[in-house]
Amino acid sequence: MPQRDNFAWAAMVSAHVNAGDLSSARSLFDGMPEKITAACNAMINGFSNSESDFSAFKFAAAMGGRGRSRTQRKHFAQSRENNWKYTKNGSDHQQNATPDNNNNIETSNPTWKPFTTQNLAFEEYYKEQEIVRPEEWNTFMDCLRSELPAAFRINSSSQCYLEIQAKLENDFMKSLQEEGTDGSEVVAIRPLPWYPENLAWQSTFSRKQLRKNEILKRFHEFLKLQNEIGNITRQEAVSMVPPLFLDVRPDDFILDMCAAPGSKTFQLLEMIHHSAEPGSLPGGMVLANDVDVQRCNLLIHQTKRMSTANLIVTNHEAQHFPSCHLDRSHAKGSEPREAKELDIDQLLFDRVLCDVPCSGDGTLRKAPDIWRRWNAGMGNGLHGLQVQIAMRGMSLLKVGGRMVYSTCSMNPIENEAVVVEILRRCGGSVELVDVSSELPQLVRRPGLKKWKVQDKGMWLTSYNEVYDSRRAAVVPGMFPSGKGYVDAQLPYTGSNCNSQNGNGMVQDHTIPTTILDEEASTLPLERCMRIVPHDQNSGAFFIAVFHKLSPLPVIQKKPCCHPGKTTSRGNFQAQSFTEVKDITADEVEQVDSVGNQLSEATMDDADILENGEDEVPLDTDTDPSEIIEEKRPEQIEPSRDEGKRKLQLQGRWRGIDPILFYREEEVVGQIKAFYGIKESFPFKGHLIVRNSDINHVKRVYYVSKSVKEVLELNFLAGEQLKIAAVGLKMFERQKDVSAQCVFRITSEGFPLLLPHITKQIVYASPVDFKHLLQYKSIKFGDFVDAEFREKASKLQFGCCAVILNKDNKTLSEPQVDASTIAIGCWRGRNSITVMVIALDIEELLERMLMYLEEDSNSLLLENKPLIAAEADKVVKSD
Ligand SMILES: C[S@@+](CC[C@H](N)C(=O)[O-])C[C@H]1O[C@@H](n2cnc3c(N)ncnc32)[C@H](O)[C@@H]1O
Repeated sequence: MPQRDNFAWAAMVSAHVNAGDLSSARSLFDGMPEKITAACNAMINGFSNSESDFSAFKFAAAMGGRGRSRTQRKHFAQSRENNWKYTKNGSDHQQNATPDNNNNIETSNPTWKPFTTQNLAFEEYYKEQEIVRPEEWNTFMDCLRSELPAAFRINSSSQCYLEIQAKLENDFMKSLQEEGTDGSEVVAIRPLPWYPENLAWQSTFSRKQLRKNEILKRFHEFLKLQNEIGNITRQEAVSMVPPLFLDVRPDDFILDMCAAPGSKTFQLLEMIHHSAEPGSLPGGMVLANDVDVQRCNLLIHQTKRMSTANLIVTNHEAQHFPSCHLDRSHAKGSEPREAKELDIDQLLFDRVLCDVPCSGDGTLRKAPDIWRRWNAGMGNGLHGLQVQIAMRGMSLLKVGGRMVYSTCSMNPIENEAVVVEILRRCGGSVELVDVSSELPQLVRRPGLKKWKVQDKGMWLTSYNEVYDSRRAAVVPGMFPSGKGYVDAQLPYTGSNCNSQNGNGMVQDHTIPTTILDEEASTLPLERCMRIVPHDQNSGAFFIAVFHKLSPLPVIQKKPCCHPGKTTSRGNFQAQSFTEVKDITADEVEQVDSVGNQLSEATMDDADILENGEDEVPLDTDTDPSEIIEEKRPEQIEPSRDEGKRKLQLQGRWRGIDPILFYREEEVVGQIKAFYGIKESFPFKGHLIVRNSDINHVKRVYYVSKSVKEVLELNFLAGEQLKIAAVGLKMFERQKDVSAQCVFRITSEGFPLLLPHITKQIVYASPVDFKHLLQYKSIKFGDFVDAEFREKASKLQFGCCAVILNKDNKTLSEPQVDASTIAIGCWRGRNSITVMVIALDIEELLERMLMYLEEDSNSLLLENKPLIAAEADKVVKSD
């Protein structure tokens, strides 16, 4: 073979690529120096941008490099700019751009180039995988190239969700039809038929159209306001699917392993809170975890809108999520009282959501930059990590519990292959659930039984075909049988061997067989769900539902070879499953060491994306800069107003605020007495602070019984969890020295606490209530209603609740029920001042007007109390 330099290779590959002949381009890989194959591959995959890629490639090839530097890759992975979107940095030419018939964006700016919606490697890959039937290929591709309609969900635990639903049905459905679509037959907005109780909606307009179109302005403003308040969440329709298959009950302990930016966490919280009575909390909790600190901050910001005491946010690698286990056997009766009183001794979950990082090609409609970046190496590079995360999730799931595995990728290597590997590793202790009768209106397709692996441009149908040199990157688990060369030779025995799991599902993972040249899985992968865009005008998603039947099998180490390690030939050594015991984190690590290697090996080939970044609210109206700060990696959410201070320690975790139960009898007693908190309200022992200097506590957080239990377990287990956020901010210290109690109730705290307080409450007539909202601060003498004036002036200095006395009834006793509308105020020397942010005032005024127009049988009676109070800006005594 002639010796060629890097440039010569590049030129040849480029010539084929430019001619659109990818297979000839690929044929050149044979004999090409290893160090430039990745760059050539990148050129093939980035064909549609070949001009610019080629020059980059030439440079890289000349340098012996790999096309893009690590820094560039990181930059790409992080920015994930959605290019349909208007960018906020002022340099965006798309502001004036409009999609043409093909949804390509035209612009008045001649220098701006629309993003390509072509990638031949993508097309070749998915045609070969037979992701859709040949006759639907064009429809599939056309749909992928069109913009995604906007979708949103009503927060079913919000006080006014029925009102919002009514407004959508009775107002916007009709008005948008007339205004937005010129009265044509197209339905402008409609509830998603598969989402329960008409809580999720989709519009025919994309998010960009909603932003740009004047006629749609009122609707857009409505969405923005409700989104900010937390009454709705804008979320891609298909991304709402995985939590629905978790079958969540209010008492469930739920782990959301890869949770940021938190759309599904929010949904899970809605589910557990849905039927909670006003002032009460569900028995369950959500533990939302993400490895990325900045994304954890987004998650915290997102879930703040929920005001929940049932959430813990942690920051761990999901595949190494801590065990949080109390070893009672060592205590021998001498364990502390707290440990004896604890109901749980291991942190296990009833439900696990495993929405793993993925290549994200199911979000192409929303993030068209993926067209340019997509390559087959992305999926291959993530397979190992996805298996590890799912296996850890499975070991943290209670027997009898349900786990949902999901990705927003269409790639079988990230989907069916991961499912097969989970089933294989778990033996008969886990089954794939047949959910065909759940959400019948959701159009989905069964999982694939057959697929291939593409590596370095070569199609492989079985592990037999993998070159030795590629066996660190391409593992047996990527193929439908999940078997490697070694599996076929090892006569395994063990309790789970050749077992039937009672579900008609033959667990044949350990039977020695010859690997067929073309493999097909014998597992019931048709139970997996693949949602494709053109079936219901959505994004794409993959979902698999697992049920844990028994503890996971323990991995038996083979005397001669290490389980989960590559042999000298690079072959994967499979494990046998014998004893019945749950796998520990360490064991998972062992099993997955190959996975680790392969991630590293192939990640170099691709710009790995974190799926779901589309869900980062980059184009919401919240300024992300408000919430994201560049911090040391281990530092999360330090209190910003404390200036320079010592590095905080949370147990073993550096740079994270500690978590302490607040048991200062005197202060807690004072708060309780000031607000007349009823004995029936679980108060003592539920308060925590995040400052080790107990004398300078600024904020006091409230945690539910479920969260309290987990925190106690975590303390006793040596603070295994790295907790970024926990608890509902219930009290905040005020600087007003004249106040009888220095702790005011926060806006988040009011809805929970109001039904349980007996003091510092006054009822205002509709007119005085409206004046308060309009003028923010009113002197006692200026109140219209004399009785209100008198009662308000008799309140103690400090925080109080003003409740709307809708019917102007005489009320001797405070009455709080589902229809209560209240605001947090400050009783100063001469006046009452509202502690509500402008946004909440706007919404409240709107609601009040609507409310007062309606008769007393209005929808509101079915709702929960509305409390809008905000004292982020300290209201000083007037
Ligand atoms: C698909 S996104 C999750 C979307 C999220 N479930 C939602 O609905 O908003 C994947 C997330 O996984 C996180 N991630 C990546 N690797 C991880 C790991 N090893 N452990 C935990 N989280 C990880 C990323 O930071 C990213 O936020």
